Amino acid sequence: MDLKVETGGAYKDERLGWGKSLPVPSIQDIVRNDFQSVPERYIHENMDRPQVPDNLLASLEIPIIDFSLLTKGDEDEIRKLDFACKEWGFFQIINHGVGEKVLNKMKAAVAAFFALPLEEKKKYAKAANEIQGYGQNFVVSEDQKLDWSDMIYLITVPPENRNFKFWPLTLPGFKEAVEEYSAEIQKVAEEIYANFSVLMGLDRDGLKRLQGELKQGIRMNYYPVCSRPDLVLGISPHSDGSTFTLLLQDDEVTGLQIRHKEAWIPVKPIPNSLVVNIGDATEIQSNGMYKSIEHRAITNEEKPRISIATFMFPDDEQEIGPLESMIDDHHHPRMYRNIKYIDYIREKFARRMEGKAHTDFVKLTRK
Ligand SMILES: O=C(O)CCC(=O)C(=O)O
Ligand SMILES: [Fe+2]
Repeated sequence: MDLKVETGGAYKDERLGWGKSLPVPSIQDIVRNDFQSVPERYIHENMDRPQVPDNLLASLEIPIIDFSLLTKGDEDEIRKLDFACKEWGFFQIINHGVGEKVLNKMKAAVAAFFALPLEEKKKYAKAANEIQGYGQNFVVSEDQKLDWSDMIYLITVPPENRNFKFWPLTLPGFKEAVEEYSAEIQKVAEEIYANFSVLMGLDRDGLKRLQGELKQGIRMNYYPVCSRPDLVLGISPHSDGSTFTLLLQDDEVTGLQIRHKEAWIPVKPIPNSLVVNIGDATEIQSNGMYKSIEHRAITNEEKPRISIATFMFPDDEQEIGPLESMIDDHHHPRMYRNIKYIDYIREKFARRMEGKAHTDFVKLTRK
């Protein structure tokens, strides 16, 4: 059957799963063969190109939350969390309880995967109508600009949803590292769900219940060095489709930037911390109070960068919509319609990454 993609529109075929993306070459391989090469398809229009942030913006920092205080129920820290979600949509957590060894093993496993020869990595290549596996997602047309990164995406929770066909099981230590990291991150995520629940007027298990079954997927990104970082983007501006995302970044290379008050602010890595950002599902459930912020990654000439994004998301069949406790007909009326998560995600994967367009289509004001 011919699977048709309507650029900017949803898939109409129910059998498609989550979505489809056109195959693209490995940019890591292109750079490995010719460091100077910057193919036309990666060069962004002038207005989209990364700009070097000025000193004032570079000195602005996203909030830092001490997770050990949150778990003790510290009122000030919980207020800080609420502020971070409303004003920034991004924060870094320290003292989160995931051991340094677990973090380092995960980083080493991902680095070892990307260090494999291309032919070996291709054994785990995603199919065109799959989102899991090695390759790239969100490529919906042949003339779309491409991002300067390769990735492998794996669904990790619940364990019975793991599809080991996409896991490099012959790579020593990879499966163990991912499984251990996934389990540790899940604990942190459950505590975040509990805190968000209370802040949104529910009991601690409120949001967890509203996700149906809790799901988790890990996207491992590899950004090769680039001889012209001023012309390309490591990952185009987008918001995440998750409830929230926990990002483990390279301790030494800054690449992530978030849109804050119309400027791009770099997120400077704090060693062993995790960056947390609100995803579209939480923006919708909080009726727009918690912001799913646009972010992107830039590249550099000297060092490749690895980042590991763990997405938490609801069950496919779950309907998501603004919580009653977050709607106030007079002061803060309902901003989004309800939507089944799978319908939301199909719509999202049928588009290229394009800023906030992915929440706009659920907004009630949009006709
Ligand atoms: O590499 C980064 O810092 C950002 C990655 C990201 O935004 C994603 O994978 O959704
Ligand atoms: Fe992201």
